Amino acid sequence: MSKFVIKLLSPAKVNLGLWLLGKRDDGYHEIFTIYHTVSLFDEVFIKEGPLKVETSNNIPQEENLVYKALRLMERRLGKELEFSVYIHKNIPQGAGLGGGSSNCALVLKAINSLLGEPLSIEELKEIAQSVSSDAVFFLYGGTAVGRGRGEAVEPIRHVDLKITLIYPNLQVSTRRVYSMVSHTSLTPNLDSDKIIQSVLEGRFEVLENRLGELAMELFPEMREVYRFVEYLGYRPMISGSGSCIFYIGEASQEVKKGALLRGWKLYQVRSYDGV
Ligand SMILES: C[C@](O)(CO)[C@H](O)COP(=O)(O)OP(=O)(O)OC[C@H]1O[C@@H](n2ccc(N)nc2=O)[C@H](O)[C@@H]1O
Ligand SMILES: Nc1ncnc2c1ncn2[C@@H]1O[C@H](COP(=O)(O)OP(=O)(O)OP(=O)(O)O)[C@@H](O)[C@H]1O
Repeated sequence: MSKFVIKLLSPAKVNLGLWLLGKRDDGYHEIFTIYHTVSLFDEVFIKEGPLKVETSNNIPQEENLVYKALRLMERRLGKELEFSVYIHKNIPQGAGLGGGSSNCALVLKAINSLLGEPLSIEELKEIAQSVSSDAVFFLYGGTAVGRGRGEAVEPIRHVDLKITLIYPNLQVSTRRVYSMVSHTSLTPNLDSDKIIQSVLEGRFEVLENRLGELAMELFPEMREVYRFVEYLGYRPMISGSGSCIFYIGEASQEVKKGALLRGWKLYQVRSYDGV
């Protein structure tokens, strides 16, 4: 194999709504969400070499979801992988934007194709879902319904949106926010078809994120962002377990100035259809 370096873009996601349907026996929560990739990317470089995964923000290799996935891939293939991966991180961590899960799915797909696709999509999904609940969605990208603990993914027609993300520099632990879920946060009889229909018709007022609301109880600065966006006339939404707040629309000068003044990071992104 000749020396090569390939560069890939690893997109972030937002959740267009997230509902908690119940607590599962395995300790996870049954959720309904609409995943949506956006044009904020980590840059992933893959080259021939000893198996290693390094990132621009020095995530310990053993903790890196990409490394965990590649070790599982080695086990499944019954051979060592000879690829070195470097990830330049642009997606903020602990933001509810799925950066690690995105990296994991992208590298799994890329290395599988470099090896001539020895693993089927089903096998890739099995590896992805054992690494994180969000990773399966990123094997598809675009717009998709997520059920189960998020690993049961069903792509739907892609919607094309302009989205403004505001990150208040808070790293939120997904596990910690989920640990706050009580029966009052559950929506057991959700009309998911109605929600999907509304989103496909561009009607977003039905969207809510019960998990994000719990995160806002933990982190008052998330509520400050939420209220700031609301005050300026937009409809704030929380992505995943937070801390990122987003809204559908572009950032006015007021939003840009306000975010800058408060030290929040603002990203103007568009929908990304995953190809
Ligand atoms: C919040 C979301 O990001 C929305 O897309 C996902 O639901 C969470 O996906 P994720 O970050 O990939 O989560 P994982 O890494 O699989 O799980 C982290 C922790 O979150 C909790 N967790 C996660 C997913 C889920 N449906 N129920 C849970 O209770 C579990 O305690 C788990 O140990
Ligand atoms: N490749 C990676 N990129 C970013 N974080 C990673 C990666 N691998 C492991 N992690 C660990 O996972 C933690 C959360 O990762 P990430 O930022 O992807 O989740 P998130 O932004 O909270 O997304 P979500 O809540 O939607 O899953 C990080 O704090 C980091 O310790």
